[in-house]
Amino acid sequence: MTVTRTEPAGLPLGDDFHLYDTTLRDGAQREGISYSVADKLAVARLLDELGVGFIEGGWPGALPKDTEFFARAAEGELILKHAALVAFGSTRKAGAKASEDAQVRALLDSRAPVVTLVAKSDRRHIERALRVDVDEACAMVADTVSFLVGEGRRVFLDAEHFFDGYAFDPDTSLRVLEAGYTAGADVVVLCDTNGGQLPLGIADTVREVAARTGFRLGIHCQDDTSCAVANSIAAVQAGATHVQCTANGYGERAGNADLFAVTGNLVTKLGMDVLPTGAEAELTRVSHALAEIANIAPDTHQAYVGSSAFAHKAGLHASAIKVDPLLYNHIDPSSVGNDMRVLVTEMAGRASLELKGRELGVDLAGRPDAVTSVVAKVKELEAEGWSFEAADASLELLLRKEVDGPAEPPFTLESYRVVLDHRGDGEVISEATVKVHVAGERVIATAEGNGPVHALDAALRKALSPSLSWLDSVELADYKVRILPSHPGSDAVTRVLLKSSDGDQEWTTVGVHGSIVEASWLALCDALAHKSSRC
Ligand SMILES: CC(=O)SCCNC(=O)CCNC(=O)[C@H](O)C(C)(C)COP(=O)(O)OP(=O)(O)OC[C@H]1O[C@@H](n2cnc3c(N)ncnc32)[C@H](O)[C@@H]1OP(=O)(O)O
Ligand SMILES: CC(=O)C(=O)O
Repeated sequence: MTVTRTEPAGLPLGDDFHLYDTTLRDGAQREGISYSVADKLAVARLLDELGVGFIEGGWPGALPKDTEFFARAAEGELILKHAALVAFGSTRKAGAKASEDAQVRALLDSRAPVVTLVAKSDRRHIERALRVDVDEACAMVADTVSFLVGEGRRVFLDAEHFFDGYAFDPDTSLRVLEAGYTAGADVVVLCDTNGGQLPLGIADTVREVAARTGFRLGIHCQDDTSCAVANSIAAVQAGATHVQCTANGYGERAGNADLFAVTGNLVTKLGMDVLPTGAEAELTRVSHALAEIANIAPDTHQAYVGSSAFAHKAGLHASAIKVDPLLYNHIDPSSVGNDMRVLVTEMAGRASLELKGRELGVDLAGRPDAVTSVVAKVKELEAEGWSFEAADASLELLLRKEVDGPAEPPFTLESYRVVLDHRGDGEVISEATVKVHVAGERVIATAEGNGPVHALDAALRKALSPSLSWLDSVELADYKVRILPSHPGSDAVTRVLLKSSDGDQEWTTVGVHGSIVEASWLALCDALAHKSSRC
């Protein structure tokens, strides 16, 4: 296909590769996300700090919040150092003039230097959803692109449903691309809108379209086959030079290609400088900050940036990692701002313990017997329902006891008693009494609480506070309970994970018992023993 093309006005074309983020538009289409304008400004600042080339801010004219976002950005609330701001919208309506179409005018009014237009490129959509013929669909694209280019905007064309459309009727899909490109679109972006493609098919189509058209191609992949990242990378390897992604893969339905995985792959596997030098070390921080703004817990298993992305549980892994961490990591985790962690569980071997000891600052060098003994103890306890992988503080106490011998506990327990009082009016009150020995004295204290564990914690604090000056700073940050199914011949047990905080640090301890109160007590005692060992 040979075409004569109107060159885009105003802005240079000299950029070789576009890393394009659509978190604020397609990402916001994810169920459960609702950004405020302030959130959107914060997201754009973080993406710019990271160094992405283009930030699609939303659809001005369609969503009042997006209109306000662009207005506030243009009025100086968003100063971008790296990125160009992009307004997204659709082509003019059928039978209308682009210059008079309210949606198109809203794109201009947004004052964004770049506009991405979405256009249907599947004949079935053109005829059945737009209800126009292919000539009019192409005219809608060409008119809108040339109008915006004439107004000094750089234009990208998102060819919606391109891959499905190209498989159904390639000529129509190519005509839509041609209409946009000849009118001056800088890039035509092939969209897998329904997300049903697989990598080899994507690569074949991108290569074929590039060969048939010679146009600059982009890629936009939805994740309905769980292949959005692979599809995006395959498209880049096949010749696409513009890749659209969203932070953490947020997006409509199953989501979009994850910006952090795509960038991680482009930088570390394909050696492409798609971010400013060294910025890839910010990937983990920015991913987590963006999850915070979206109010979605980070996916701990997310490639490159998840907290488990470089966490090793298997003993065999740890034994090789001890020789060289790269033997079991596909990259150096610090290159993307992440950390390696070794988990000590029933799957641990001696090497896992040694590495964990280093992480926790417990010197196990020359203590092979201690290591063997703790490995055996961990396996035995985990078989009973304990779990140390999330309870580093309890594991550290176990390790230190083996290495240094039993530590002086902050207090000793004589007894505790908890009663639950269900009163006639339906109110339920818990009351706990503890008898402890602390600082050479026997202390008895009683307290009420809204549950047995709360009452026990309150009574213990009452008893210990006068003697342990640090106690008031320790707070319960999180409390997780899991009832573990019973095995043949044994009763069900309860596992409690307790996260404590002193304002500076957080630490997690574990307790396991048939009684939830006793399991909580064990976790609480470890939490206080850990804090005491630091004072
Ligand atoms: C693949 C993607 O994710 S693209 C992004 C999709 N994002 C969104 O839809 C979020 C924002 N959307 C909105 O706020 C609204 O849908 C609006 C303001 C755009 C349109 O609202 P309404 O005018 O009420 O129309 P409605 O949403 O019911 O239907 C969309 C209309 O746009 C038309 N349309 C769809 N795609 C295009 C296109 N590429 N070019 C021109 N018109 C289009 C449809 O044919 C339909 O026209 P009709 O009203 O004549 O039937
Ligand atoms: C443009 C877009 O979001 C899509 O085709 O999926």
